[in-house]
Parts: sequence; C-alpha cells; structure tokens
Amino acid sequence: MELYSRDGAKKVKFLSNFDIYTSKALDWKDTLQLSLLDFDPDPSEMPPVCRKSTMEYIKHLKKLGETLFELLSEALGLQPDHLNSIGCSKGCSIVAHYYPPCPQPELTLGVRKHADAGILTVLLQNHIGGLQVLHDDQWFDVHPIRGGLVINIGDLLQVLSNDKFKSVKHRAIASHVGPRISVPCFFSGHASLLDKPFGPIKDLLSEANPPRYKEFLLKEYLAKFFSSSLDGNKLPLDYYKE
Ligand SMILES: O=C(O)CCC(=O)C(=O)O
Ligand SMILES: [Fe+2]
Repeated sequence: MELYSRDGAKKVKFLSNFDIYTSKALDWKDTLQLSLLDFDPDPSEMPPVCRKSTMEYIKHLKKLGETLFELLSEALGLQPDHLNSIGCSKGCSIVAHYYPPCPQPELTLGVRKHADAGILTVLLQNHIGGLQVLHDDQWFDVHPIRGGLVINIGDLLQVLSNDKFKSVKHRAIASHVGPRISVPCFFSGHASLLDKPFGPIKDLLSEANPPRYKEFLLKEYLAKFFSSSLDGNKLPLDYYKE
C-alpha cells in the first residue's frame, strides 16, 4: 500500500495495469516498477525486501545490456560501440510482474498482445511459463529455461534500425497454477535522450534505404504510449511512420 501509485515521476511504485482507466479489459497481474534512468540508484530508494538482490542484479544487467548492444551494432554493420555510444544501455526500468493463480484463465490474459515500447527487453521468469510470441499469425510458447533470459526487440530498436530489426509481438496467458513471476528489464535509453530528436540511425540510411520513420521526441512518444492503452487500435509508433 505504501508504494501503490500511478505517479509517473515516482521511481519506485507498485500498481496493477498502467492503463487501468483507458483500457477495455485488464490484465491478471500486479507489478512492482523500478525506474533507473541512470543505472546508479540510491539503494535507499529500493524497497528493503529486494534492495540487496536488485542492486546486485542491476550490476549484471548493465554489463549484459552493453554486450547485447555491441552485438546488435555489429549486426547492423555499425561500429561495435555505436548503440552504446548513443545511450541505449544507459537507462532502464525493471518491472516485476506477479501473476496470481487464476480461477478462470480462459476469460482473461496475464498480459495482452503488445510489442515492448522501449529499445530492448531482458526478461527473467520463474518456472511456471505463460509467455507466448506471435510468429506467422500463430502463438508459440516460450518455455522457461532455468537460469535463461529472454531477449526481445522493442519498437524503438525497430525505429533505430530502420526496420532491419522487428519488434516482437507477445503476450502472457493466465493459468490455474501460480503464482507466475516475470521480471522484464526495459532498456529505453539514457534520460538525456528524452529531449533529443529520435529516429533511424543516419549511418544506415541511403537512397536505397530511405528513413521509414520521421524523427520524434522520445518524451512525446513515451507520453503517447502511457496515455493510450495496450488494446488501442493505433500504436504510438504508427504516428511516426513515413
Ligand atoms: O510476463 C511476461 O513474460 C511478459 C511481460 C511483458 O511482456 C511486459 O511486461 O511487457
Ligand atoms: Fe512485453
């Protein structure tokens, strides 16, 4: 109760669906959300119950994020430090979802179909399972692997890469068994990116590969995402397509 809030400015909060007032239906979950725009949080801001483990986890996440962005830069044909140098690995939100057992799972979902709004997601999950990805119009289970992490491309990496990387549509189903716990970490860039124009990486563009998105302000895009709902028809990214 102490942490329960929908105040965007709060770094640590506990809430149910972020779109509770705009959505037609709600997801079967509660969420603890930690915003780390600089990766260097004051430990006293973390809830005591998970302070030590979170601080330890963040250290590893930062390193893993940097390695993943090096690999992705190379895959785009850029210098290995490109994505890191523009701030991709410099900030993230850690979100811990708690999906209670559901008496009627056929009537709801853990999380509705969506693509992550950020750049890249690193997801840790417990052994219950329920995450599914959409491929060729079919849902496929992502079976949990002990000690394994799921890496998802987000909408902003689709923009940066000018559609070379595609964000992945996914959802989580509800289940009689539980609780299921999943902890996605959303990399969405350093706080300093919020006020700067954001768009496809210039080095990737040419006459043969013109920009597929207009430049936009990250803070406006994020405001659109959080003020809409996951089941809306128009996605925030659609506003910026060329
Ligand atoms: O719980 C999961 O496995 C997925 C959660 C998710 O997709 C999200 O928070 O964006
Ligand atoms: Fe997601």
